[in-house]
Amino acid sequence: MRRGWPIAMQAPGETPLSLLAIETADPAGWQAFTQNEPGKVLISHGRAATLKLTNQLAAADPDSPVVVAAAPWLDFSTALALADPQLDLATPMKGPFRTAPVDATAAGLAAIRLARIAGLLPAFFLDGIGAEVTITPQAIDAHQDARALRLATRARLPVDGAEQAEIVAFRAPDSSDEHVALLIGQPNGAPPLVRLHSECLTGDVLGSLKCDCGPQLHAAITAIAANGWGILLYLRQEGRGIGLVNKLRAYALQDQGFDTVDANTRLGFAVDARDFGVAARMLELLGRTQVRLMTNNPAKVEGLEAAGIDVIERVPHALPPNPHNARYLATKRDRTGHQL
Ligand SMILES: Nc1nc2c(ncn2[C@@H]2O[C@H](COP(=O)(O)OP(=O)(O)OP(=O)(O)O)[C@@H](O)[C@H]2O)c(=O)[nH]1
Ligand SMILES: [Zn+2]
Repeated sequence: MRRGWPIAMQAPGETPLSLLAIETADPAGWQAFTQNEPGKVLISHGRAATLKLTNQLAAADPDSPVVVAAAPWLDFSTALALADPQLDLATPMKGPFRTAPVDATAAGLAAIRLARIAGLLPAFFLDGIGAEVTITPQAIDAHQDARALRLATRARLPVDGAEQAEIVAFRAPDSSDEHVALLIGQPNGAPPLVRLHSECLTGDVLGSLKCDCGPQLHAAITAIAANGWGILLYLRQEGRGIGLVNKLRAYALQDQGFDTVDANTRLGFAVDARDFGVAARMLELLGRTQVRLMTNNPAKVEGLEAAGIDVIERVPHALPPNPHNARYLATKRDRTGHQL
């Protein structure tokens, strides 16, 4: 998909979908795929709702991906506009478009999921030729299965705020994500104070003021050290799981006035695409299944508990706002249930 090659997706009991990711297609690849016929497009339900294309979907599964029917005016650049919300405000969409829920629902959902894993916009040209690889939803499940994570190596790592620390790295055979845990202080018999930190290149490394990640990261290390011992998990789930490029696309939409929730939806993603099973598996491999969790996000508590970790206490972890992140923090409080 990243190379602009077509793929087939097949779920049990469904006809296969042949797909060409719109973001990485070029006009020549698109023409080869559609054989110069006007093509159909597959987009996520959230993206279709943003484009006001869901009113034709009667009693459809509310999450089912949506097929935009072939039409002479559905050319390459129009398909790109269906995929990419960046131009929604600037260029009114040509149409009209006919839409229907995709017949192969499981394959359609798997395709949207695969686009997210690949860090691409979740939108495809549909029903063309040339796919040489068939992928199944089961293969994606296996790729994402947190049980495949293994402890890879560990080393002493004194850090600013916690000189007595050890870093432990984890990875799974199929994935390039290398998650790490920072073990701070000495176990003292009590359950560890734990922080789940999701990667934020802009906040953690560049000091972005748009979010609270950088200060939360450093305050977590200091708080765990002050507690005597605990664990910081640094999870490679950038942008709440949509990847860096898509997060920056969400930032561009925020520059147009949309908040963090609506920006994700306009792009066609879930508001939070993270899998906290990864964190649970890391804690399990570290032998720590009872924790005190530093978070304001009830979904993190639920996600860990659903994956078998006993969260005996939620410890609030809020930092003072700045003029650039005040709206972001208010959105977390008002729209995603953060206890701030
Ligand atoms: N998609 C998207 N991701 C964002 C945005 N702002 C920050 N992030 C990502 O959100 C994640 C940070 O979330 P966390 O620090 O775990 O915060 P949280 O889920 O709000 O919960 P707590 O901080 O534990 O209360 C990082 O992966 C950031 O890259 C945004 O506007 N859009
Ligand atoms: Zn951040």
